[in-house]
This record gives sequence, C-alpha cells and structure tokens, in this order.
Amino acid sequence: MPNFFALIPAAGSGSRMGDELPKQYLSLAGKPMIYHALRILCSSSRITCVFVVLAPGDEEWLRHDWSDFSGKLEVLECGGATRAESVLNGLKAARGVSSIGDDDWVLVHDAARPCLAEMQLDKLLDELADDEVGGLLAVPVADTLKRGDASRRVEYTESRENLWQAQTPQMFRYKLLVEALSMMGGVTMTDDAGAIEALGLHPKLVLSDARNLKVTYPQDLALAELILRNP
Ligand SMILES: Nc1ccn([C@@H]2O[C@H](COP(=O)(O)OP(=O)(O)OP(=O)(O)O)[C@@H](O)[C@H]2O)c(=O)n1
Ligand SMILES: C[C@](O)(CO)[C@H](O)COP(=O)(O)O
Repeated sequence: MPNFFALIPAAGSGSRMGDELPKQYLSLAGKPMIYHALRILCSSSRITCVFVVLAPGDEEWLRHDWSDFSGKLEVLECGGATRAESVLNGLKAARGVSSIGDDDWVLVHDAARPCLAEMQLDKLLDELADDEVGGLLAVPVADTLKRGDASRRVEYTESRENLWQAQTPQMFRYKLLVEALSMMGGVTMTDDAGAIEALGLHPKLVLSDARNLKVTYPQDLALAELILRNP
C-alpha cells in the first residue's frame, strides 16, 4: 500500500504581500502563518511525514518553536527561484531523509494556505487514493469573468463554464511528480498539476470551497484570521 507524504514549499518571499518578512512567517491567529498548514498536515494520522522546503540561509525558521511537530516534520533547506523549483528540489532531498518510494503519494501544500480544513484534506485523500493520475482541491469559478485589454477596458466576457480555481494540496505519485517537474525545463508552471498536465495527463478536480484561500495580498490576512478563529 502506498503511503502519504506532504511537502510544503516555503521558500517564497511574499513580494505581493509587500512585507519585509516573508509572508509564511507573518503572525496569523497568534502563530507564524506556516504553523497552521503544518498543524493540519502533521496532525493527520494518514500522513507519514511532512517535509518543509525553506530558502537556503533562511534565518527566520529557527526563531520559532516547532516542537509541536517533532517526529513528523523534516526541514529541507533547498528552496529554488520558483515554486516549481522548490517543490522539485524538496522531492529530491526527501529521498535522503525518508523512506519515500516511487509509488507513494505526495501532497504539495502552500505555506500560504493556512485555512485548509481536516474535512477537505480527508476528502482529497479519499477521492484520490485509488486514482490513476492524482489531482487537486479546486473550486468552480463563481464570478463573471472579463477579458481586459492593456488599458483596462473589457474586451469580452469569458464563459466560466467548467472553469475551476486551483488550490492545494495537490496530490501525485512521487515518481510521476518528479518526472513531470524535471521535464518543465525553463517553462514556469504556477502549480504542480500544470506539470502533470504537460505530460498529457488529466488530474482530478476535487471539490473544495473558498475557505481554503491563499494569502497573497495584505487584505487576505484578516479573512484568513477570521476563518482560523471560526473553523
Ligand atoms: N521560489 C519559491 C516561490 C514560492 N514558494 C512557495 O510557494 C507557495 C505559493 O507561492 P506564493 O503564494 O506565490 O508565495 P510567494 O512566492 O512567496 O509570493 P509572491 O508571488 O507574492 O512573491 C508559498 O508557500 C511560497 O513560499 C517557494 O517555495 N519557492
Ligand atoms: C499552487 C497555487 O496555490 C494554486 O492556486 C498557486 O498557483 C500558487 O501561487 P502563485 O501565486 O501562482 O505562485
């Protein structure tokens, strides 16, 4: 039986957040933001080990107490210039510090998605455990979509039929994900599923909801805090 592992890329700088401190360390509901993603993944009895990928030379990590996760957490200081590079470097390094095998599942989850619920995590694991390809949490697009031009005038309205917003975790077999990310070369994919799609495969969309938001801009922090304090 394949095992489940999780990997949190946490080597970003949070440029859109505009804070000197990388956003994964910003205080949220009394903890550094990444604590919340770690808590939900480390507390799942179905997940064997959680890898966190830090930027080389990250000095902030050691300023916080991670003892709640000892025994389940492996820290890898091998982040890259892009999210995809951080994930690939982390997957390769994970081989050296764990028993992860080719057919084991890897759940890649953003440090910047602190509101993932246990129910959503379990749904992902249940729906994909026997899947050929793997997949991701996602939500159907709810708003009307406008295609704009360079001067911010509407060119036309896009159909939202069958359009989904990708979230994380995104869950694929170790070997397939390493192969897919290795083949991307210079092409930048903003998520893991994109690399799998480039192989001609079709990841499954597992219905999630808007509470699993990504904290990208300063105004997202208050909403994330509200969700965390009212689960
Ligand atoms: N070189 C990078 C870039 C991003 N990430 C991680 O990928 C996740 C999603 O990325 P995003 O929200 O875009 O974070 P940042 O890249 O930090 O933000 P920004 O794009 O605003 O700079 C985050 O957990 C982030 O730390 C990473 O590990 N390595
Ligand atoms: C992986 C992701 O969270 C899916 O929505 C997202 O693509 C990562 O964020 P980025 O801002 O595109 O790096």
